[in-house]
Amino acid sequence: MQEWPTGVGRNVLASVDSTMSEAARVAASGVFPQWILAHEQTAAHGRRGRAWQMPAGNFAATYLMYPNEPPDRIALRSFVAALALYDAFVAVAGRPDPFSLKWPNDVLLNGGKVAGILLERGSSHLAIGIGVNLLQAPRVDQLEAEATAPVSLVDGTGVRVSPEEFLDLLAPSYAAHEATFVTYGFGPIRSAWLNRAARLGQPVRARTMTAEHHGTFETVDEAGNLVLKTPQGTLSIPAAEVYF
Ligand SMILES: O=C(O)CCCC[C@@H]1SC[C@@H]2NC(=O)N[C@@H]21
Repeated sequence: MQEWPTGVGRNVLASVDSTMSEAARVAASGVFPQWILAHEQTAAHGRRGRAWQMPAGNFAATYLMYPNEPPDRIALRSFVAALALYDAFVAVAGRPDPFSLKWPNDVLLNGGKVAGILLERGSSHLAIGIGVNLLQAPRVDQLEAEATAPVSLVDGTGVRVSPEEFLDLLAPSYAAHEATFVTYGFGPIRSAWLNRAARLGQPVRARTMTAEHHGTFETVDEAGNLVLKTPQGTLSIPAAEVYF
């Protein structure tokens, strides 16, 4: 197993409202990067303000960091985190083939959602929240009708791992991809992400705040946008929900 990254804190909580909220509180006084792991969250949230269900035994953590960069570059950390998660899953499962990455921020296992990523920025900090269905998939009746079906790592692979064990794989993996990003920029992160992408070259639907677009998932561009080839032309979409 890789070593825990030097200079990165490891803070394990029995219970908290949300590791995102905890990160925001800690950020006010903190100056060093750290992982905040919670065994229970009482008010977890996902993207677009949705509630995030966290059945017992699942993984919930936030990586708190202080990047001094323009907002557009900071936002690319979601791809860095996705690659780190992918590597942690492959290390746990011992094989890469059931895993893929769904734009913008999900990890799929056998086509079902096994993990989600949420980025939140403060005045000086970035919080990267990661939720993983290690043991249990959330109930589908509490999800949006069209949401990608959730799956758990145990159901999809038969592998059972504790949140702490998963964190000990994820933290070094994140540090390695972060170093690549800082040193070489988004290029290698983008290439690696595309190599693991779900539905690349295939038809997808992208729903933005104002419209739904049908087209072929061409690529992810240098700014992290979804590039969709539609009958009306090629679109570069910065934010959307994608449906297969
Ligand atoms: O797919 C999504 O919508 C993103 C889900 C992110 C959930 C994680 S769990 C740890 C952290 N704490 C939260 O309240 N949310 C994130």
